[in-house]
Amino acid sequence: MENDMYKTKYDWQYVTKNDGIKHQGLKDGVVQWTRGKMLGGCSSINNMFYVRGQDQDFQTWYDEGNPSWTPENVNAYFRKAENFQDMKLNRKFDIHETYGHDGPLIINTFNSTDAELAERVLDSWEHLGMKRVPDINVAEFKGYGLCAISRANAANGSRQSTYKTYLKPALRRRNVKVLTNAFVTKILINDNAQAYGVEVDVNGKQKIFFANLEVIISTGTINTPQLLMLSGIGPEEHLLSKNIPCKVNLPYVGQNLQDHSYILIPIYTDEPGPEKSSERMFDVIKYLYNKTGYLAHSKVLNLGIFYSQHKDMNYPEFQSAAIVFRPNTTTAQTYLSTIKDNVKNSILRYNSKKALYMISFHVLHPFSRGVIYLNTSNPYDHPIIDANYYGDYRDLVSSVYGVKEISKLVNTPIFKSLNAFIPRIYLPQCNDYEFLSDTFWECYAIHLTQTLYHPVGTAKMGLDPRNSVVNNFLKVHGVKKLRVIDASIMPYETSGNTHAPVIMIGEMASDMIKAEYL
Ligand SMILES: Cc1cc2nc3c(=O)[nH]c(=O)nc-3n(C[C@H](O)[C@H](O)[C@H](O)COP(=O)(O)OP(=O)(O)OC[C@H]3O[C@@H](n4cnc5c(N)ncnc54)[C@H](O)[C@@H]3O)c2cc1C
Repeated sequence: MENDMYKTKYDWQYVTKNDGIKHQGLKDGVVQWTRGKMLGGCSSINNMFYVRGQDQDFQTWYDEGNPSWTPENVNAYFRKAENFQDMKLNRKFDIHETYGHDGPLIINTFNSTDAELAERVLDSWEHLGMKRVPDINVAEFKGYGLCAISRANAANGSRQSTYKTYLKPALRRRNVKVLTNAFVTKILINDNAQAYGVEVDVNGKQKIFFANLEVIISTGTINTPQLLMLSGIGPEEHLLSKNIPCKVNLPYVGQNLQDHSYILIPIYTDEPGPEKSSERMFDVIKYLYNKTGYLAHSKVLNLGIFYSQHKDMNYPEFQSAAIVFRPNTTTAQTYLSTIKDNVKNSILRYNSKKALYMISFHVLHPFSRGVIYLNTSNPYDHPIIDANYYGDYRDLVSSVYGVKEISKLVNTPIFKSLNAFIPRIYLPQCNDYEFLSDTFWECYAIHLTQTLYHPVGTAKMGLDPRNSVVNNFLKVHGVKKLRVIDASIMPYETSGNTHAPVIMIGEMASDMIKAEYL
């Protein structure tokens, strides 16, 4: 189960900078930015939701001066990656036609043991005016909101990471060699601003690897700008302040950081009842026998809700999901372990007797921009992550709107019949505000916002080296033979989880490389 790997050796264990003002309901005033430290990266630790995003998202990428990234091209590369295996949905013509069927990435629907609870939430959302659709990747977004059972990177109860789907099958090729326990400390750049290799710490031994054609880095939204800056590519003044000779002055390296925020709204209900340990044991046996039961799916309910404030929008502004904790579980304690103890205990105080629905809320297209910069020139020191949630006040205003919409769930017939209520939370910074008022929610968002783990944008793709880092072909501006292929190149966040778009980026980039060299 993915959460059990957080804060272990499989996690880079990044945290955001504590500014002493925001996130003060969280331990140390920081947001934990879990990132996968293993083959497959975050795809080996994530929640496996498969969401492509909307055509409009990629239209904005294209509009930034990136001619290859039209919605049509992008969709072709999604299809190239996909192997859609939900037999029931494949009978529907539009769904079958939208998804690809020959790619390496298996997409299916979780065989969830909590299906009844997911149905309950979806029915209630429908009651609030969301349209229920069979598949969020196929439905056209028009109007207030859509909700659906979600698709997953999972096949027969097992995770489909990029290691499993792309790397492992390629290992038998003679031109592929994988080194584990290898940490790249520098990209080597010569005096002609050409990348010619990388410096790597392999099990404590410093080694150099030379590139025949070019160097490609795929180290993710945090490590990619860090590595570029350590190698002398980045904002000149900042590099010099860290005693790093500037090889190429690229002011936008580390800038443009965006993330999907994560606000939890607790709702207590009389049902479901406590979990029986015999059922839990039986679930383990079920997993071993036929890959079903709770071990076969993510802890989060397999549903997605996408909605907007404005009825005429053709893409969603907000996303929501849900997780349910039965009475008296210990898993809720673990799930909320990033929250300060007094705040967490106030959220959990009825959980000994009642079920706790944690409804999550996310702003999909934030206006706020953060930045990643070096702490020191030591590659082993974590860079500083200034996430700057709500740096732009519009994100706070829209969060209050979205959270209030979600809270209406307690008044829907199903939740009412279960005596649903939002518990008063002990959050010292917000106790002076009227409970559930706009100012209360504003304060709540400021102090309890965490991450949906979707940071992007720190090596932005675009035309102009003054406000981007890589070009349409993902080549670093001003450096020869150096490409970036990961989530950091996204100019803007997409309307949903980011794993699918990252795979699409990899597919398009591989064709660009083949077109150049073959
Ligand atoms: C907890 C969590 C839950 C998520 N849930 C979902 C979800 O349900 N659905 C979804 O679509 N998305 C989800 N995401 C987001 C999604 O997984 C990521 O957006 C995506 O995997 C990012 O891919 P990437 O290649 O950019 O970076 P990464 O996956 O971070 O890959 C970077 C790789 O580079 C390695 N690396 C970094 N620096 C160095 C170095 N210096 N030397 C050597 N190697 C290095 C890292 O160890 C890692 O293996 C989640 C992410 C997390 C962390």
